Amino acid sequence: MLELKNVHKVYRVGAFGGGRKRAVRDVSLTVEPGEVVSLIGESGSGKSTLGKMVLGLFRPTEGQILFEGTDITTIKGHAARKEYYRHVQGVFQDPFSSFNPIFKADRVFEMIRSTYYPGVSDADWKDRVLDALGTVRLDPDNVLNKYPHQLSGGQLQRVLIARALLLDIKLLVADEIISMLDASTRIDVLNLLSDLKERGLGILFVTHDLSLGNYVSDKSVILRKGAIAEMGPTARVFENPLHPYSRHLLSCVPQLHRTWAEVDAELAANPPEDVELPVAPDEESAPLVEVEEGHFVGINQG
Ligand SMILES: Nc1ncnc2c1ncn2[C@@H]1O[C@H](COP(=O)(O)OP(=O)(O)OP(=O)(O)O)[C@@H](O)[C@H]1O
Repeated sequence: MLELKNVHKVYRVGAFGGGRKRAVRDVSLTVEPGEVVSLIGESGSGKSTLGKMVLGLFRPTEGQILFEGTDITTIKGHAARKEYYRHVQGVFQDPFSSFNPIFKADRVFEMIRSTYYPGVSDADWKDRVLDALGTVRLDPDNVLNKYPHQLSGGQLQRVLIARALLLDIKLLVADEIISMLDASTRIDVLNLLSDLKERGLGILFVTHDLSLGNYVSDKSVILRKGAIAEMGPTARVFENPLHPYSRHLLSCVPQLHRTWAEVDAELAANPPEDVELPVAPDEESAPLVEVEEGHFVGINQG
């Protein structure tokens, strides 16, 4: 459904745009219907840039982003873009910033109606909204007619997902959507993503949190300095991380019931085996080697 082919992004930076910042290097990946793919990386690794390019907010400097076979960078004109957003929607970290505080939160549903379904009757539209709210497990009495400040971050995040569901959505880009939620709400939103996956939605789940990536995704893509360090079925990447960077990240994850000292001692006693990775030919390319079926490791890049 979604295919990124050798995507690069170089930002112009500096006072006169004379500088260059390479944010994404040679990224190729796919997201299939009903598949959750996590883009995992530290701050600055390029994950949000990738999410924004999939949402058409930035153009790749090089490479292709294909959605159902069409390169989205070739989509021109209001009608074609509108059609794209009927199928591909994003939800972001800070739900409060997605709402205008002076309007009731559910106004976002009306905006979908006026843009995409102007002919739908009031009664039919109400049924659709109630259905979408039911899917995201929100009680309509608790959210309809409420201002954003009267709702919690978790409720607002679910309103935004319900809004996406009113469209014929096939791919959801979820960028750090639960970073700002408390622990119990996080679980609700994560379980909601799993329901959406069951309905056949593809989800690109952008996170800096390895444990979240492990919890939600079928496939994990570990990004380092804009390039893929490791990618594969989540179980394989987490059970058998092969890139030194993935190993390092995994060794940094706090583990319940174990102290840092215990983890350090264990690592010292059983240091991960060194894997010899060939070196990439230049700093722009970021080739991958397939080490087992569907499990790719990035050639050492800078
Ligand atoms: N609009 C922009 N103009 C110039 N440089 C940018 C822009 N957006 C991001 N960058 C730079 O590109 C790199 C990747 O940024 P990006 O936001 O994609 O990373 P990230 O992994 O999502 O990090 P974070 O989790 O902190 O948002 C960073 O070095 C960042 O400073």
